Amino acid sequence: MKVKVCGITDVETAKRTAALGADAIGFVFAKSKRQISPEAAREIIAGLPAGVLKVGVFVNESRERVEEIVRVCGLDYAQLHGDEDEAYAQELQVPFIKAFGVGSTADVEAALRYPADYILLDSPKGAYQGGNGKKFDWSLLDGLSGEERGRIILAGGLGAENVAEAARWVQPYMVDASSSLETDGKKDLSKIQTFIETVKESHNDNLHVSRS
Ligand SMILES: O=C(O)c1ccccc1N[C@@H]1O[C@H](COP(=O)(O)O)[C@@H](O)[C@H]1O
Repeated sequence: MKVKVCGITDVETAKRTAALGADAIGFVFAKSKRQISPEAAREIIAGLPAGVLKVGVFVNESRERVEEIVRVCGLDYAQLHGDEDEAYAQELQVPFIKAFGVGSTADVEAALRYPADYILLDSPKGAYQGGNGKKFDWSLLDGLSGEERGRIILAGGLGAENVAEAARWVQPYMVDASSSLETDGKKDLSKIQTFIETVKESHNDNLHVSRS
């Protein structure tokens, strides 16, 4: 299972997070306490290994601006975390992940129908559009096929204390965390390390279970 660490704002934390085994690193271009400028993100991304996916988080941004920032920064995916509709998605010229707040099975069905490379399932909007540190009811995902799970990036209130259970329950393509990996509003490398190790260990445990 892959792991994404979101809301990185400095070179050192980005490089250490990549070295710790993160498969994807997220940069928030939307209005947020974790917001970063395209110029700063570009500098960080230039120093990251090619194998790490670089993801830009946007909320209701114009298509032209998303495409420009993806190109200028060298991002692999745009993460659309607002109310972007299917018409918006169909015109977008870059690979993208679409985020959905999940409060019902109808939300899950709508997410699965959406024409995105991956769908990111998060808790319903709280005080902020994303990065609220709240989990949603994973039982709403019971009954999905393996193929559907393979398109899911699970987010929302994930941390070292619950990610192994989340991985077992949902079996998504990737898990994503931001708030739980911070101390006093800043990314905390020891929390990032524990989170990544827990994801990788839980994946190995699940493989053993499914083979026995
Ligand atoms: O992290 C933010 O500040 C943010 C702002 C606007 C949209 C999305 C944002 N982050 C994404 O929110 C989810 C859940 O994060 P958390 O672990 O519950 O804090 C995650 O996908 C972040 O990429």
